[in-house]
Amino acid sequence: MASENIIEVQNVTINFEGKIALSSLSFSVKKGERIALIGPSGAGKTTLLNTIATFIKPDEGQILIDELGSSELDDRKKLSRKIGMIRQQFDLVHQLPVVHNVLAGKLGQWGFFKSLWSLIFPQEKSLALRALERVGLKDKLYEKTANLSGGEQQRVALARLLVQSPEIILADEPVASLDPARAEDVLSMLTKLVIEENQTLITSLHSVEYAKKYFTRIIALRDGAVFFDLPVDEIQAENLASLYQLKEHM
Ligand SMILES: Nc1ncnc2c1ncn2[C@@H]1O[C@H](COP(=O)(O)OP(=O)(O)OP(=O)(O)O)[C@@H](O)[C@H]1O
Repeated sequence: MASENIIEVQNVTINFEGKIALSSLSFSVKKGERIALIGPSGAGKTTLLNTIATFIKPDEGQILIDELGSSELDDRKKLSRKIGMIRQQFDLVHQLPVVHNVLAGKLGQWGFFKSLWSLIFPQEKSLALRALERVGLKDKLYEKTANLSGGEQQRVALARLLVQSPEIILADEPVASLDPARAEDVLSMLTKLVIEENQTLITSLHSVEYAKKYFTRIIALRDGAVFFDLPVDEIQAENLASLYQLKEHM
């Protein structure tokens, strides 16, 4: 019987030059869950997201995506359909018009020549336009990306994800560089799109308030291990106090 878990993290350990970043970490994720990863600085949130994205190979343990191991996800096209990533700095090419950045979502799935050609003559422009419409930026198709505000740039990154249309979205502190109003705007849009597309979302966040408001489950990491893993409506003030307090006393 096929597993109903879209992600399985099984006893994953990561060492950086002898220092343990993730320590025999295990949890599973069901399709459609929206998970906020919280925890003190250095707890391992970014390392975990990069490991799920297959950028880092575990020293021990394994991660299965839809029952596929890392060797089966070596195929760039397959991986691009499964996982999309969004970061704090958005990874946009600022000198290019918005349309190119949005269509970059397809690069993993297009062949080499189509990708190259698209840099000169954007291919499947209507795809980019539809995605920009959904994030409220349809007038910005040919605008130079550098001219957009931080919040608008993050919405371009969301449009790029819509074009990529992966099953899983990993977001590493996607609102850390935005003011509170823009952060809420981006998070509510991200979670709305994820729900509409029936995707699975894992986001690292520093704000517990946003974690509770926009996510279904919170996984708290401390020193590379799961400190608690609870549905948002079961989180108590003591859980949070001990998560951050313990770190301070170390
Ligand atoms: N490339 C690397 N080389 C060496 N050590 C690293 C590397 N990347 C991360 N680490 C270490 O691994 C641990 C986990 O780091 P990570 O960036 O995953 O934490 P984090 O929870 O994302 O922190 P923050 O909230 O500050 O972004 C830290 O002790 C960090 O110093």
